[in-house]
Order: sequence, then structure tokens, then C-alpha cells
Amino acid sequence: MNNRRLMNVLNGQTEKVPPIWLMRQAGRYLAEYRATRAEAGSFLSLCYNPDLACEVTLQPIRRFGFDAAILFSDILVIPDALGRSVRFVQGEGPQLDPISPEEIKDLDPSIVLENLNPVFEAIGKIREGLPGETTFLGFCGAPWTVATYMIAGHGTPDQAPARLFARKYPEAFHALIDVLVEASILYLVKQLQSGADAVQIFDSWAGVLDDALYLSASRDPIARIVAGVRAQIPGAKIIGFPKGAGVRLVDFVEATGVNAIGLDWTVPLDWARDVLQPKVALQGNLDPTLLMSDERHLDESIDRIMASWSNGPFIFNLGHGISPQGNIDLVHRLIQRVRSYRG
Ligand SMILES: Cc1c2[nH]c(c1CCC(=O)O)Cc1[nH]c(c(CCC(=O)O)c1C)Cc1[nH]c(c(CCC(=O)O)c1C)Cc1[nH]c(c(C)c1CCC(=O)O)C2
Repeated sequence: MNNRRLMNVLNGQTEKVPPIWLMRQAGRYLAEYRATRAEAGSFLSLCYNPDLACEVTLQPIRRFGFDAAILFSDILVIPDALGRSVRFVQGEGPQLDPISPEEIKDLDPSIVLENLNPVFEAIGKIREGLPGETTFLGFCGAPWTVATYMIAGHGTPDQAPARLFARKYPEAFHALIDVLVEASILYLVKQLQSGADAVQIFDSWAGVLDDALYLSASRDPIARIVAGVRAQIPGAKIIGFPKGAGVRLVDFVEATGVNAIGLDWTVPLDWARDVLQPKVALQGNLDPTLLMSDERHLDESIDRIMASWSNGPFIFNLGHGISPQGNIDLVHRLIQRVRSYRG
């Protein structure tokens, strides 16, 4: 057994008390994050400053004692490292120059590692600063989700610009996905070599695709990343998060071979327990709005998840990231309730 309990779960074991961490656990709901963020200036200068990125990664661990830390960075450092300069505009989210079909052939995935050196330096510092029992997670965005921002140049409600681009310029689109697969393999392997215990692949926009595009742009590229990472690091532990994948989750788990599956809050609990949990560890799936609501609704939802999932391999988490309006007292209450739950 490993004293990093989350790693036991990724090895298929059941922990009596599930390990807990929250997506976006470092962020604007924490005053100490807002202070460090102000010191850094821009969001990307925070991501690329090893000392400050280390500091914000450790903040939620100090405050809450989560079982896992997640590298403080962003999925959009990959387009940035590919030379597609990324800006984060206050209140508006990320902004990129939309990529044209002609520009895609000039992208070179082999340059990302040297541009991301500050991230690997941060990883070394974080590992040194973490308690020995805390699992350390790296991550990247899935090719499809990263491509949606590179194509539209900003977030959109349904990724219609990227879906249309895939139809108008199928060759260029798939060449872009291929570049992102290559860059992601290099990036995740180096994260694991630099001190991360396991990695998560975020496909926040997996749920907006029809069958054909889902397979070619979302599932298969993730499967190639998993295989590519394990070709260099046999047995590497990987969490997949294909948000909104719904009935495709079973096939996703089988086709990609991930060790755990992140589930959003729309996934029926007992279905996931009966159909997915025998194959793979579950991670999720509390609705993040419950951390802005009230104690009664929060408690009831925690207990329902615990009753359904805590007898098998399970990592407690949200179904998506915590909002800047997340209530810190409710986060404390959540952790306490999960750790003291007796079914
Ligand atoms: C799609 C996506 C992005 N980034 C990410 C995703 C996938 C997961 C998801 O769907 O949430 C992933 C991400 N972004 C961030 C992390 C850090 C680690 C963590 O604590 O989970 C992780 C894992 C920090 C961040 N990334 C961002 C912030 C807020 C920026 C700030 O501090 O000003 C943080 C803490 C900015 C960001 N980055 C992105 C957007 C759309 C935004 C703007 C939205 C917003 O402002 O909340 C792209």
C-alpha cells in the first residue's frame, strides 16, 4: 500500500475514506490566491513563475489538507508554447488569435518542452513543498478542448466555431489534433518525470460532438495520449475527464484505458456504480453550485454520492471546477463530512 491514498485508488483499490480534492481548488475563491495573483500581474506570468505557481498550488493544501494537489497552470499553456500567444483578459477569459487552416502546418510540437521549462521547475518545487502523503497531479487539456480555444480564439457556449471548422477544413483540423496529441504526450511525460505522481486529461467540451467527431477528435486522440505516455512511462496513472460524455463513458473507459474517470454531476450515481466502477475508479461528481448553496442541500448530495460510490474505488471531487463564488466554510464542511461519513 502507498501512503498517497489517491494512488491506491488509481491502482484499483478501495480506500475506506475516499481521497478528496477539488477541480480548480487553487483559485479566486481563496483570498490568498487573489493576493498572489495580484503580485504576479498577469495570469500567465503566475503560471510561468515557478515560485508563485508553487505557492498557489500549495495554498489549498495548507488551508484544507486535501489528499491531492494539482499543478497550478492552465490547459492553454500548450497553445502558448506552440507560439499562439494567449492572453487572459480580466473578466473575459482567454483570448487567442484564431488559427487559420494555413497556419496549422507550421505548428511544431517539438518546441513546447523548452518553452514550458518554468512549469517543470515549478513541479520540482511543489513536490518538495508537499507533505509526503499528498498525491501530486499534473494535467493537460485534451486535444479537442484545446483546439476549440485555438480555433474560436475564446470560449464559446457550444464550440460551434470549432465544429464548423472541422467540417470545412477536415485535413487541417485533424492535423491540429495530431499536433496537440504529440505536444500533450511530451508535456505529460515530462510532468511525470519532473515529480507528478499521476496526470489528468481535461476534455471539458467532449459533450458537444456528434458520434463521428467525438470518436476522431475526442476519444481517439485521448487514447493515443494515454498509450503514448505509457510507451515512455509504463504503468503511468492517468485520469480522464470527458465532461458531458454521458452514455459514451463505458466505451471511453475501454478505449482509452484510463485508471480513473472524472464524472460530471449529470451522471446517474447508481448507473456509474453498477456499470463503470467495476472497470475503473470513479472521480466526482458533486455539482459545484452546491458549494454556493446551503448546508442542507450540500449534506444531502454528499451523502447520496458516498452511499452509492464509497464501497469501490472512488476519489471524491466536484463534477467541474469550483466557482470563484465557492463558499470556504462549505468546502471545510464538505471535507469533514466525507472524512467522517459512516454509511
Ligand atoms: C477549459 C479550461 C481552461 N483551463 C482549464 C480548463 C479545463 C477544465 C475546465 O473546464 O475548467 C484547466 C485549469 N485551469 C486552471 C487549473 C489549475 C489547477 C486547479 O486548481 O484545478 C486547471 C486544471 C487555473 C485557472 N485558469 C483560469 C483561472 C482564473 C484566472 C484568474 O485567476 O484570473 C484559473 C485559476 C483561467 C481560465 N482558463 C480557461 C478558462 C476558460 C479560463 C477563464 C475562466 C475563468 O476566469 O474562470 C481554460
